[in-house]
Amino acid sequence: MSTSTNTSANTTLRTEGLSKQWGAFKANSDVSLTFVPGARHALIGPNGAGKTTFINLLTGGFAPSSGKVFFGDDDITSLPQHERVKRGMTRTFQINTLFAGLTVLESVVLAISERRGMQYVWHKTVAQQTDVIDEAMALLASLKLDGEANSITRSLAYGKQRLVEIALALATKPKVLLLDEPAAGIPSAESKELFEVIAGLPRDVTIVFIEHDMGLVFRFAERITVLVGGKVLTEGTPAEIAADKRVKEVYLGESEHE
Ligand SMILES: Nc1ncnc2c1ncn2[C@@H]1O[C@H](COP(=O)(O)OP(=O)(O)OP(=O)(O)O)[C@@H](O)[C@H]1O
Repeated sequence: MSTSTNTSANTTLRTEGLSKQWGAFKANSDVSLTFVPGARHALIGPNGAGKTTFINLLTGGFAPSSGKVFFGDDDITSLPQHERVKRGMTRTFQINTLFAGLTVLESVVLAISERRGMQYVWHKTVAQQTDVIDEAMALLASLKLDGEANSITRSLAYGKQRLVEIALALATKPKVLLLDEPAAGIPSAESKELFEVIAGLPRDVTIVFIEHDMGLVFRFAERITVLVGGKVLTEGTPAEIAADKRVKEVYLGESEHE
C-alpha cells in the first residue's frame, strides 16, 4: 500500500541539478547535494552565493527553474510547503512575527496541536490537552527552555527567542531541520550556547544550516558545502574544507573587498 507520508527515520534529502533563475540571473546553478540522515551539514559561501535561495528551493518557498528535490525515494519537487512539512522537512519559523505576544508554552502547545490536527483545543478533553502540554514541556526541557515556559516570548533575550523558533520547528517532528543563520544578531556567548543546544538535538533529526560565523561552522558542522556564485565550489569534512586553497581564496578575496 502506498502512503503519502514517508515514515522512514532514514530519509535522505537530495537535490539533482537544482537551478533557480530570475531573468538572466542564476541564483542557483545545477546544485546536486545529498544530506544523509543525522547529518550536521553547513552551507557556507560569500554573500549572495545562493544559500538562502537553495533552502527556499528545498522547502518549496521557490519553485526551481530546473532540477529536482527528493525526500527519501520520493520526488517532492512540485509539493507545496505544507506537504513537505507534513513529510518531515521544516525550517525555523520567524517567531518575531508569529507568536511573540504569547507565552513560550502557549506557542509550543499551539504548534503541537496544529501537528496533531487538534488546533481547536477548546473542543478537546482536559486529558488530550494535558498530553499536549506534557509534550510541549518535554520539548522545552530538551532545549533548556523549560524555565521560560511562562514568559512572554517577546520579553526573552534574542538568543532565547531563536530557541523558541527552533522549538516551534521541532514541534512538527521534523526529520530534516533547515536553519538559516540561526545565530544571526545574537551576542557570541549566546550563539555558542544556541549551537550547543542545536548540536545536542537527537540524531534522528538531520540538520542543514547556513552560518557565516566560521568558528561556529567548524565547531559544529560534520560536513560542509561551499557555494559560490550559485554553484557548488566544493564539499567535504571540516578538515578538508579548511585545507582547500580555493575556499581560502574565496574568503580572502571577500575580506579584501570589505
Ligand atoms: N526573489 C528574488 N528575485 C531576484 N533575485 C533574487 C531573489 N532572491 C534572491 N535573489 C538574488 O539571488 C542571489 C542569491 O541570494 P541568496 O539570498 O540566496 O544568497 P545568500 O548566499 O543566502 O546570501 P547571504 O549570505 O547574503 O544571505 C542574490 O544576488 C540575490 O539578490
